[in-house]
Amino acid sequence: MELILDSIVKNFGDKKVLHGVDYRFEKGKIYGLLGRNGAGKTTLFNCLSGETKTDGGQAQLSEQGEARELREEDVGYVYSLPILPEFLTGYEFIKFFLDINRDKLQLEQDIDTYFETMRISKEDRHRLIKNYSHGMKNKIQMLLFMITKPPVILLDEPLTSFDVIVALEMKNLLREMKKDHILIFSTHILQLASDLCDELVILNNGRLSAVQTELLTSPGFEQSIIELLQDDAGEGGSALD
Ligand SMILES: Nc1ncnc2c1ncn2[C@@H]1O[C@H](COP(=O)(O)OP(=O)(O)OP(=O)(O)O)[C@@H](O)[C@H]1O
Repeated sequence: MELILDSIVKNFGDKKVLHGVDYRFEKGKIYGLLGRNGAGKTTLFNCLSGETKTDGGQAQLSEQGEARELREEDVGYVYSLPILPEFLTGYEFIKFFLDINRDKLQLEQDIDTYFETMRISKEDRHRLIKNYSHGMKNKIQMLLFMITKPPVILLDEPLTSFDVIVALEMKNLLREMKKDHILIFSTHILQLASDLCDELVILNNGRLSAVQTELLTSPGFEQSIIELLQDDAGEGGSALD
């Protein structure tokens, strides 16, 4: 399975953000999306998830040589600030989510099994989401996609709110999930990108380009990425954030 982006354009008034984004993302790989503040990473994710209308180009899913337009339900989007119903417990919310999606699920597991996969303790499952930490809310969002299994999962700066133990659990989970999904996550943390990603993609001057895979493990990795990003004016001018 492949996600094929072809000349995606997005402008906000006079501001050109995406200038014709072309790329092919494959299932089985974790992609790290890097770019300066204001480069357009969230805008690209919003365009793919159907939240924002594009001004040109197309996104397609291709499977066994057959391509079709990417649909909203193909995309799971994990926001950096999760939006969840605060006055339900995690358990109640997941139960509700399972109920409304039951007809679409290929394989339904017991609710507690889902929570166990996410390592959410029995006690926490029955607390109000309102009292969950940021990291726990992210876990609940991830859980939604483990249930519905959309082919494409976009993660906007995930893992930044996780403590080291949970971050490691989530990394392992993403590594497991990549065999069934196209996973793309945006991050500013270069170490996380080099550690977790199979491929790095840079959004620079409104376009995407691949970073050579050899660079990921080279000692000059950080410096090379800085150089690659430096020619994008980003939001705040020429200096790197
Ligand atoms: N709804 C909107 N209306 C007008 N301008 C917008 C809108 N959304 C984003 N922009 C502008 O588009 C540009 C890209 O923003 P975007 O949030 O996609 O960048 P980003 O790469 O995700 O940044 P960061 O790393 O800081 O999160 C910015 O200049 C931003 O101000």
